[in-house]
Amino acid sequence: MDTILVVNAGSSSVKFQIFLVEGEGRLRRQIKGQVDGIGSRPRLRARGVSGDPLADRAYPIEAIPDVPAAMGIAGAWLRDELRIHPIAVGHRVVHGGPDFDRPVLIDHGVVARLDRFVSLAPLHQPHNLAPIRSILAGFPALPQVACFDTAFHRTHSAVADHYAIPRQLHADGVRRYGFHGLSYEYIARALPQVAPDIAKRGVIVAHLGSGASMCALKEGRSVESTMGFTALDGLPMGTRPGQIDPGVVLYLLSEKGMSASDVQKFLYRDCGLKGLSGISNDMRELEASEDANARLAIDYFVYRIGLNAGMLAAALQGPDAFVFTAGIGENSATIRARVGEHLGWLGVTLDPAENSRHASLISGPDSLIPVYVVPTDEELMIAQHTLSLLINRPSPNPKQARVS
Ligand SMILES: Nc1ncnc2c1ncn2[C@@H]1O[C@H](COP(=O)(O)OP(=O)(O)O)[C@@H](O)[C@H]1O
Ligand SMILES: CC(=O)OP(=O)(O)O
Ligand SMILES: [Mg+2]
Repeated sequence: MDTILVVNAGSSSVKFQIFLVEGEGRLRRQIKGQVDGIGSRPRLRARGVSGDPLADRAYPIEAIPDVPAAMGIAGAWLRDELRIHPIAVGHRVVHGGPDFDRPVLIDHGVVARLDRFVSLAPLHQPHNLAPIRSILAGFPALPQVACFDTAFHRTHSAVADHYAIPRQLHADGVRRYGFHGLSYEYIARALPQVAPDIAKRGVIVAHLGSGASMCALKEGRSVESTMGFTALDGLPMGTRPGQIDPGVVLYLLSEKGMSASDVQKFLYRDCGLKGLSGISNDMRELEASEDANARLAIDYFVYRIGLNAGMLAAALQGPDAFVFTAGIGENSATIRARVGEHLGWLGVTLDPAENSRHASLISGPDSLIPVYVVPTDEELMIAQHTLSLLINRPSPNPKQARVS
């Protein structure tokens, strides 16, 4: 039985899935699992496709102090108890820089190149690379594929890709990359089935999760994104501020006595919904709270989605559809309803009943453009990319095989 392991490693969790490779390159999801609470209350949980529980185990904090340890526990469970020996591993890697415009087979050289982007994605990149390195060390012959959040946006025009700074910095890699590309790529591929009429037209997609961004799609390709050089820009997020005047950063450095690393930690971990509410980075907690600052954080979130929709609407010269996705976009009817009000100027109306039941089409019959909820599937994208690289990779050099 051929299987592919997909790994999406975050700062405090490692999510993994197992896909069965069926005939003609078809994939069937078998297992979804995660190790979370790394460094606090580690726990391995996994379920089969029908939701049947396969594992739920708590570990002492010292047993899983970091991401490689979590990967080790998950790997041992898959290998030793389920007897799963994947034929390849696909990874989500948040930053691919200017050169990686598609998924790539990993070797030590690729890891060294991706290591250069750690400071551009400090919340993600080190954790993405950690399991890659531990698998390279433990299973050097096992093919691994890196799939990038940035790659889908490499189709942007020069004006969308630049900042107004001296062009040498663009050549040095200071560009508006955009992120959540695996999610947008999945949505672009799903739209012909969900909404064939608009799939090739101008679509604004709002990926609203812990990290949040929006993307303008035209003919299924990304033409603009709210995120830029790093995943700090654009919409406010769980713990990141989104768009902020760079003057604030200068002020923190010069007037508040903060160091560059203090500011980095502040911008990635202490701002956004958490910083503004002073309560939580979790939208569910904010929605349940009566606190005025929780309301302010939610008001700011939906207001900024509305403003950014205006920007992307201009990039598309008028959108033909709007799509919600990711944790908040898929699950919060309240946030969708409030964003819908901010899109009133585009002629958007929502059908309250369809919105409450998280239907696929949630716009009202009189809405000028349709509004959809499309659950994203970054892991399926990764599994598909991994399989196609595996199928198309050059056969190993027989001379090298003999030497090694
Ligand atoms: N039913 C819900 N109502 C409101 N927010 C929700 C709901 N379910 C999940 N969320 C929010 O979704 C966010 C996480 O989204 P997700 O896409 O899973 O993020 P990530 O993959 O980046 O960790 C959290 O803010 C969480 O509170
Ligand atoms: C790029 C990014 O913000 O990712 P996430 O939403 O997983 O934090
Ligand atoms: Mg995510």
